[in-house]
Amino acid sequence: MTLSNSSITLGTGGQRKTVFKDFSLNLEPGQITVLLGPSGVGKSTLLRWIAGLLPAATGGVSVPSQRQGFVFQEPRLFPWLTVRHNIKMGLYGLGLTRQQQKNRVDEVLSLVGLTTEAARWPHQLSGGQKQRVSLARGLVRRPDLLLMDEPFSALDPQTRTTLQKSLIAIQEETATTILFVTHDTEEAVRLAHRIIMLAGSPAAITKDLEIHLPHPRSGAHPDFRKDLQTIRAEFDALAGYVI
Ligand SMILES: Nc1ncnc2c1ncn2[C@@H]1O[C@H](COP(=O)(O)OP(=O)(O)OP(=O)(O)O)[C@@H](O)[C@H]1O
Repeated sequence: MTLSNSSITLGTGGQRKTVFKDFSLNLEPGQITVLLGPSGVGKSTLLRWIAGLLPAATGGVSVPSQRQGFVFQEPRLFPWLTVRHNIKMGLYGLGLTRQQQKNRVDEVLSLVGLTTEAARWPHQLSGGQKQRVSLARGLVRRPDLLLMDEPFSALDPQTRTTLQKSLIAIQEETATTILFVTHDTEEAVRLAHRIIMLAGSPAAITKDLEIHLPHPRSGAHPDFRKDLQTIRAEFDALAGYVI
């Protein structure tokens, strides 16, 4: 899946900033690709551009049409809808019958481990459960591409680790193509089949690394520590790269 743009410029007047120029990214289907880069390099902008969420004035060449899902840092659930109905919102516009919709929602409820919470309201859920609902809403469309923008960064470390494990299991079962943004090098090495590092202004790919460790990955394994060290060294070298 090739994504490329001519130029993406944000802001107006003296505040204008060209975040990407002649940028191209080729994603391997069925893999988790992690985007790592210093704060402000343009990771969220890239995801929003791919999802068609940027105003037309920012430029960019349109992305080939795909069915996409988006998982944000915050769960963004509708408080007046149950878990089941929040997830069902992800099916909007697909033209499925009621029975097909029910089957799809049941399927993803099971994938994210929330079958028994289907009738609950968002305020009755923990932070991790809310983010599982958000993940289910992204998955229910059976997206060609699932975009995830630091989806676990607001969670406590234990919940975060649990959700990382769930995501790996779900990705292995569904073979979903995922583009995942994180600041966390350990999270990147835990999840990624491939890590892409961005730096500069306009942003460019400075490193493109495959991680060959089998899933599930143990943080205690020497090969994991070795890959993490490499990624950390690369990432530290980028610190302060973006002004
Ligand atoms: N409306 C705007 N006008 C001008 N510049 C903007 C505007 N919005 C964002 N920017 C700039 O665009 C760049 C990219 O922002 P973006 O949020 O995509 O970065 P990021 O890599 O996701 O950062 P972080 O990791 O901190 O979330 C930043 O340098 C930011 O200052």
